Amino acid sequence: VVGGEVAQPNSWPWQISLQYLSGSSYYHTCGGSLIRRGWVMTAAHCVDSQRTWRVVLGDHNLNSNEGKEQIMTVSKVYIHNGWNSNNIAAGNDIALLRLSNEASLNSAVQLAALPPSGQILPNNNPCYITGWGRTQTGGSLSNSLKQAWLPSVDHQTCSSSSWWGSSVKTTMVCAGGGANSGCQGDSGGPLNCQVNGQYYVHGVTSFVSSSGCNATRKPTVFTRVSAYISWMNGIMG
Ligand SMILES: CC(C)C[C@H](NC(=O)C(F)(F)F)C(=O)N[C@@H](C)C(=O)Nc1ccc(C(F)(F)F)cc1
Repeated sequence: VVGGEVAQPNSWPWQISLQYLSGSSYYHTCGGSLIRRGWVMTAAHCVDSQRTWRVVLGDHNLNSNEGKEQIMTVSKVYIHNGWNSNNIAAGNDIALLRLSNEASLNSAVQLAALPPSGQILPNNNPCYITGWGRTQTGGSLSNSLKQAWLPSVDHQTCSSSSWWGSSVKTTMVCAGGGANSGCQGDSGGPLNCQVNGQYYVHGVTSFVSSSGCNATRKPTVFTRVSAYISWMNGIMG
């Protein structure tokens, strides 16, 4: 996350850290959202390689044990059939992870609220992006979870020629476009949007400009969660 601030610990209790095993250590690679006690929603581009994954729930500082973490292994990865790793602009950048055990819900670990199927946010809806991703273009990951104010940008604006043009589809949500943005390592994490006083996860962090995370008129682009509710229900049952 570029800009914004360190979040209050566990104030986004559905946020997870997706980590992969390399040698004898695990490394943060993406974010995700806990959507059922045994299921995590993330980005397809995070898990389209063969690795040993684990999910950390209830985390704040990645490098210290604060006692609220729950570490889960992943028993199965479900990547959307429409995902094409050679064409991120086609969208469908969404995947579900089946956890080996069910999470215990408490003040630090809660389920995300998902929007109703098909719901489209108005322009400039209040939203926050959260994640442990780079804090500057080309910078390092954040040790602590960050949040940044990132209001939604409607499709008409986001797909206009001086913005993202045709790279943005209606199955995506745009947010930001100014000094604040997502950045590498935030992928798969939530765009948390306030609707009628409650936060819902409306986006799965998908891509930013290759010329810089917070490039002007290149808002962070998210998979639109409300376009994939029936796909997810079909898999989770
Ligand atoms: C690994 C990538 C598929 C996704 C990666 N995502 C992120 O960094 C994050 F965290 F914002 F989600 C990204 O945007 N990386 C930058 C460096 C990138 O490649 N951006 C990008 C590439 C192609 C297009 C498109 F669609 F226009 F072809 C748009 C953005």
